[in-house]
Amino acid sequence: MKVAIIGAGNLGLSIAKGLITTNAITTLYLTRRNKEGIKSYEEYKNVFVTDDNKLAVQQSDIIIFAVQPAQFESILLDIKDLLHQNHVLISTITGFKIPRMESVIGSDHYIIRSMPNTAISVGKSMTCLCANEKGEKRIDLAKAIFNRLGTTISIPEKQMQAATVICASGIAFWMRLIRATTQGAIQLGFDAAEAQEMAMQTCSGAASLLIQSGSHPEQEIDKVTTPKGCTIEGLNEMEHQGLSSSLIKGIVSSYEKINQIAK
Ligand SMILES: NC(=O)C1=CN([C@@H]2O[C@H](COP(=O)(O)OP(=O)(O)OC[C@H]3O[C@@H](n4cnc5c(N)ncnc54)[C@H](OP(=O)(O)O)[C@@H]3O)[C@@H](O)[C@H]2O)C=CC1
Ligand SMILES: O=C(O)[C@@H]1CCC=N1
Repeated sequence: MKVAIIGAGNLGLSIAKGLITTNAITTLYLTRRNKEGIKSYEEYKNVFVTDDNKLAVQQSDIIIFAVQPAQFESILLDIKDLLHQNHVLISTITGFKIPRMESVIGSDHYIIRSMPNTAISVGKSMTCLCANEKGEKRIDLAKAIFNRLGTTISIPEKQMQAATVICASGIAFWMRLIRATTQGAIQLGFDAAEAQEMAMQTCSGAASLLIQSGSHPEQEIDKVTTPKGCTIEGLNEMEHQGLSSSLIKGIVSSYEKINQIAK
């Protein structure tokens, strides 16, 4: 695969790390204006760093866009004439809808919208995908790429904003919960490193248990909550303080914000 990542920032570099560590690429072009900031990636075999988006597009078959939404349109205009019909264009841009991309470059391109999260750097991204009509013919290719770097699902484009909240922002929500658990563990007497290890591994175990068993969370919770025990005492106190409610409200606020951004 000859891949270009246009906009090697937080997400673009996370994708790059995933592609490099899984040996998924033949060549990988990474672009940003301040290319000195990513020079160290040239140490990897077949990875090239440049501030020239046109060069990256000309040297690649799959173009992944990971710039900020406000930067995207001018970049599309800039590279538009270099795009050929075999290029597969994968956007990660929040709120930038496929019809808007088509209005700039035309609809006769394989266009895929993806919503990964930063765990893509360690092969654990939950990535949601949708495509334009032509892009549907390359959705299996996109799935193959992102399945190497985690898990994928295809969704209608109208659900992309919601998917952004749950999966892309979602990783930050889960990390805040891990941090809060760590703080609780420190208060109970563990040192910070031990506390974080315990919080992270317990979180990972909970997710793995649900993924592998296919259970509903409450089925597994029932196995943990001894009658009159400490787990139900803690859980009920968390719910009195609004744990589920605050998570749901946060998710809805995040969704309202993303809908404003996408307008
Ligand atoms: N961060 C995340 O977890 C997620 C982000 N997204 C989406 O991905 C996109 C990128 O987000 P994020 O990585 O956080 O943003 P960053 O700001 O970290 O990265 C954007 C990068 O684009 C580069 N850039 C800007 N203009 C150009 C240009 N003309 N040519 C080439 N590169 C350019 C910037 O570098 P320089 O200024 O040096 O050019 C910067 O490194 C956004 O649209 C975001 O909504 C989606 C899912 C998750
Ligand atoms: O916070 C944001 O707006 C972007 C989209 C999802 C992750 N980061």
